[in-house]
Amino acid sequence: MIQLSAVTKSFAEQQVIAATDLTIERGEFVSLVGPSGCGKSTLLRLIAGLETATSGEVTINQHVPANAETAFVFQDPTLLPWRTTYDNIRLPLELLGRTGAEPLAKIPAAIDLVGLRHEDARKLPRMLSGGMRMRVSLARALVTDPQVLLLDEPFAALDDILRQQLNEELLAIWGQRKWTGVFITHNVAEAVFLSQRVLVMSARPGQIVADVPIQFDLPRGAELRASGAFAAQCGVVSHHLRQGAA
Ligand SMILES: Nc1ncnc2c1ncn2[C@@H]1O[C@H](COP(=O)(O)OP(=O)(O)OP(=O)(O)O)[C@@H](O)[C@H]1O
Repeated sequence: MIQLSAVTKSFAEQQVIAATDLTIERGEFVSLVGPSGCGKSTLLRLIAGLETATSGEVTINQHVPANAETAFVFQDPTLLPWRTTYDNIRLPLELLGRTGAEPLAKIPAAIDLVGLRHEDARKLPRMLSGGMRMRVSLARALVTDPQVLLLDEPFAALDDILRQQLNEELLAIWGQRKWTGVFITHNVAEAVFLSQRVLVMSARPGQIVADVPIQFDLPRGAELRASGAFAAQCGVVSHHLRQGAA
């Protein structure tokens, strides 16, 4: 469980996050939407333990966030250009000192999970398409079996059809692995499609101004996206976004 209690964050004189309380249950998938610069990435970095709160407390399962239990996926896949797919995915295991046969066996499993082929394992990042690089980035995040997966606009640079496909695949992976997911996006439809809850942040200093439950069954696919109920949910989130930005 992720818990934020009265968390604020300032950089120098500028307050970025206003007092925020938030609970995300274990195994929940929530998205965070809000105007540009409202502090979404800062909130994610606080949950990852990459930033410290100016006041208040962030905990994961009642203790301070630790590296081994959270994994991050960014918009830029940030792969090491001289390492193959396999070696990029192996990197977090190396950093955690998990280089025995058992942890290394998780690499082919992660390659399968994200829909890459085994011949892609020997390729360098420059030999892969943008979508494939993002799959490698996702496999690298999942190979350590994190409890919490933090995703900062991972699919924003991809074309819409590929983004929809990856959304469906991500949701299927979450269905199997059930990590706790926090996903930042500017795309309301993507947030509604993926999440069990959409959290809407106000303009800076950011604060959560709406917490919208999304109750569509799994699996979710093209039919859901085309439905009136889906459009109505997107309308609700957009309404809160407009109010929060004002
Ligand atoms: N390390 C830092 N030092 C100083 N200011 C920072 C730092 N990190 C973020 N900020 C400032 O905090 C504010 C919020 O940034 P943040 O990246 O969290 O917003 P965001 O909602 O994720 O934005 P976007 O949607 O545009 O990606 C911005 O004004 C940014 O300049």
